[in-house]
Amino acid sequence: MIRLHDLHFSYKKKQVFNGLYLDFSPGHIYGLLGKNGAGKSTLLRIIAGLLYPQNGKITVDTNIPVQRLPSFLQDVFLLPEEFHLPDMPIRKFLKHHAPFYSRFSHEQFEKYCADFDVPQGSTLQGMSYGQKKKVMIAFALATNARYVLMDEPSNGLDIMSKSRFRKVLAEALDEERCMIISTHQVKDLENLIDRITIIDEGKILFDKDIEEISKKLSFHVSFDESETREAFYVEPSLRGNAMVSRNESGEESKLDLELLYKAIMVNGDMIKDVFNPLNQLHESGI
Ligand SMILES: Nc1ncnc2c1ncn2[C@@H]1O[C@H](COP(=O)(O)OP(=O)(O)OP(=O)(O)O)[C@@H](O)[C@H]1O
Repeated sequence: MIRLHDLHFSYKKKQVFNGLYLDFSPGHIYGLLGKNGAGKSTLLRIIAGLLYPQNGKITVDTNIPVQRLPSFLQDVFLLPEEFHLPDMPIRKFLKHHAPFYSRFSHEQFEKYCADFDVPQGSTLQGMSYGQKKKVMIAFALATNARYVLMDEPSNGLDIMSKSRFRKVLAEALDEERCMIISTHQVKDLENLIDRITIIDEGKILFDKDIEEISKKLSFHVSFDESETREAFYVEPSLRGNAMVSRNESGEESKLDLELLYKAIMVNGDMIKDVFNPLNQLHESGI
């Protein structure tokens, strides 16, 4: 488990986290969301041990990231948004980098590359940004690192590759692994993540399981004025008003991540109330 306890972090003049508490558990794919500059990349770099928090505690299982022990490094893989790959054939790249990961699987790497239509004999030099990204996603998963952190992984992927990306990640998840994906492309995470974590102004704004969200909130389109008035967030569309509201009927609707994100940014406190256990007891008359 990744555990952040009262984390404080500032760049020279810029404070990013001021007492952040957050856990990431194995067996889940987390969607890490937040506005530009909220600190998503910074958080991933802190977890990977590349940035040092000024205060607070962070543990990844029994490891402390800043120590960057070999046992830690082979279990945490960070795929940054921007990366540089050396000009060499994939085969040579694997020869140099795979040995750092004791559970690296060449079979899995080949399979993921095939899923992404990346020819095995290719050289990195002649590849487009999107093709390089696919090689890095394949590499990240083939390391079998327990914690895979990805910063905007779907940027640069074409439409077909984005759906393969979701498929490949879902297949690669098991109860031992934890994946954290930071992105603005929330549509790319649909049907993939099972928990959504939103950071804002150095704190956790929202952190809930998709299953719980689907039970408590309703996502639907309607022209009904009274429904619109009750909704937490409304967006006009040709088919009616797309809205997020309290799930009164108990029937689960298809979660719209983009709408949910906007609703939380606009009306976060009211939405948080829906998840407050005290309110639920009150509503059920207890
Ligand atoms: N090397 C740095 N030196 C100083 N300030 C930095 C540095 N890197 C980031 N920051 C600042 O820290 C804050 C958090 O940046 P970060 O890149 O973590 O945000 P982000 O949520 O990933 O943003 P985006 O969605 O735009 O990628 C921002 O205000 C940014 O300006």
